[in-house]
Amino acid sequence: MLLAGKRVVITGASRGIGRAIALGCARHGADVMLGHSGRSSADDILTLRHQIEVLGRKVADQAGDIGDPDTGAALIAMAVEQLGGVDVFISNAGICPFHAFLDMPQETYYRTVNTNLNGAYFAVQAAARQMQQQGEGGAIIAVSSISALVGGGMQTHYTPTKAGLLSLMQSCAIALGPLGIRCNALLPGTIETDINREDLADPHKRSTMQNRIPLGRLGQPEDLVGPAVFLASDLARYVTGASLLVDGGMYVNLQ
Ligand SMILES: NC(=O)C1=CN([C@@H]2O[C@H](COP(=O)(O)OP(=O)(O)OC[C@H]3O[C@@H](n4cnc5c(N)ncnc54)[C@H](O)[C@@H]3O)[C@@H](O)[C@H]2O)C=CC1
Ligand SMILES: C[C@H](O)[C@@H]1OC(=O)[C@H](O)[C@@H]1O
Repeated sequence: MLLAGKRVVITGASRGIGRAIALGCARHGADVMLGHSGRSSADDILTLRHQIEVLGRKVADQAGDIGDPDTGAALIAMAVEQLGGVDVFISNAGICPFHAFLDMPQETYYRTVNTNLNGAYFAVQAAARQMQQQGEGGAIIAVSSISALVGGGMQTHYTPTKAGLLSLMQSCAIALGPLGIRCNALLPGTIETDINREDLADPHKRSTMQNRIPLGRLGQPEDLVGPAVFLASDLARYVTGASLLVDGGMYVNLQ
């Protein structure tokens, strides 16, 4: 029970990596506030709430577009109301609408940056303000990506947001260290979720990605649970400003 007594708030909790981490945190003893877009099926959140409740943990949820700069503050306020405070904030919500660079629609670019980076910035700020008020430190984790370190021809709008999140955690580690608030980035590799279901349906693309991974398989959302719980927990009490690749070795595999 690495997170016993901790109150965790996570965005993008309805599906994929966020859902796995939310459940993993509850299994490690945390109460959990689930942020979600409100666009996925109501069943997703209801089922997850039930899974957390049967573990004996408190759970609450709130819908809101994270691209709206006020959504993060509303989520934190709801966590204070429902859970009594915030010890861990995990910025996870994100989109990656694959598109070529030369004809990138402005709408796709701005939606991606607003969702992945701008909304995350203000949510992190809201979480940090609450942790400051509580006066007991805290942990903030941003779900960045291997794409913070390497490019993607169909991801020119996406990779800068992931590099931005990594940089945000580094700067926040400095800004918030004196308050005892640790800030770290998780860098998943290629994890099978809704975000890349269509992309990985192409057998050539799928085998290209898989062949780059020394551990020999694409990642699953559950592969992120251990690293996230570690960074959220007191086991990582002297870890801040760090980034943790969770990619089966993909990044280091040049030849
Ligand atoms: N799947 C992968 O290979 C990788 C994913 N990531 C990152 O992991 C995070 C989670 O993605 P996945 O679980 O893979 O995808 P997913 O599509 O399964 O989940 C994304 C979650 O974000 C939520 N979301 C999307 N737009 C939102 C908005 N405007 N407001 C509120 N919530 C919103 C969705 O409802 C969903 O719960 C993203 O930030 C993504 O960039 C990073 C590296 C690799
Ligand atoms: C959506 C991509 O398949 C996925 O997301 C990332 O951040 C990496 O580029 C992965 O391959």
